[in-house]
Amino acid sequence: MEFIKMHGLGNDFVFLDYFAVSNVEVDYPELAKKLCHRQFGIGGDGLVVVLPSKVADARMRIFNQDGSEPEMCGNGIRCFARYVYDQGIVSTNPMLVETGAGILKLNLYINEGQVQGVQVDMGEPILRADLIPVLGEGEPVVGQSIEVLGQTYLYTAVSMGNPHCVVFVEDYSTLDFEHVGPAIEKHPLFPRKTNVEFIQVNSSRELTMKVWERGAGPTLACGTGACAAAVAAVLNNKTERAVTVHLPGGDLLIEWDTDNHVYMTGPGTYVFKGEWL
Ligand SMILES: N[C@@H](CCC[C@H](N)C(=O)O)C(=O)O
Repeated sequence: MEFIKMHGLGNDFVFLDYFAVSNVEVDYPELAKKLCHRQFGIGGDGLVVVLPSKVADARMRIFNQDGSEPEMCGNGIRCFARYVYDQGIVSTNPMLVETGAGILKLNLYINEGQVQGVQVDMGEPILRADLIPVLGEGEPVVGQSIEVLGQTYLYTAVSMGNPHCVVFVEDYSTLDFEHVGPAIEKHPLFPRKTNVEFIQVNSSRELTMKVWERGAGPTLACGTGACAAAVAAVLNNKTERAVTVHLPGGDLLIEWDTDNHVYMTGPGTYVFKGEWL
């Protein structure tokens, strides 16, 4: 079975093209666990499957490295757009991609035939508590308290199709990231678990983010997380509506526009291709 390895700012994925595996029954959750294993597999934060769509130009499914299937993946969908364009599976620009979070519109920035970057219309942020879902107080759930490992943190809950818990921190050196991240991920306030973003505000146009992802743990970047962080920063009156988010793997430009849609711009990068034996 042939595969491609790609990454979006170090958030890395094994890509399987449905057409390469279509004649076989595939248990994607089990396959994701095997392929994404860092020692016994190819290694990846997730498995992305390229599928045909009846309602869009192509369909993306994403599986976390623990086998769970999230609704959306921001870094994955930029890689997806580059892959389907380069393979000639989709030749329209902009293109429409069906995801678990709906149909999204993507613009490819192409120079001399090469996809240099992708802008994704990530749609409207979801702030209704029951839809995120979060059992927190208020609507939107902004600056609420969460008790974790004997400490209280203030969080803002946002869904970008998938759930995010955004926590603003003054200083990473006092944060026990490795313990607090997974404790919030599995906190009873979040019935479908959550991704967790720890955010430092650098200025009204810049954020720094460390992320603990649902089903994958610490990653070098999270596209939906960067969008959720930008929305949370506006809701908490900390930034303008257009920000650069600095992640361990690189930068994303996030704009929460006046049409209430969030736009994410960044790269999708090839690593290698191979055959799974
Ligand atoms: N890294 C992704 C998000 C992947 C899914 C996430 N772990 C979840 O379970 O919701 C991104 O770039 O958005």
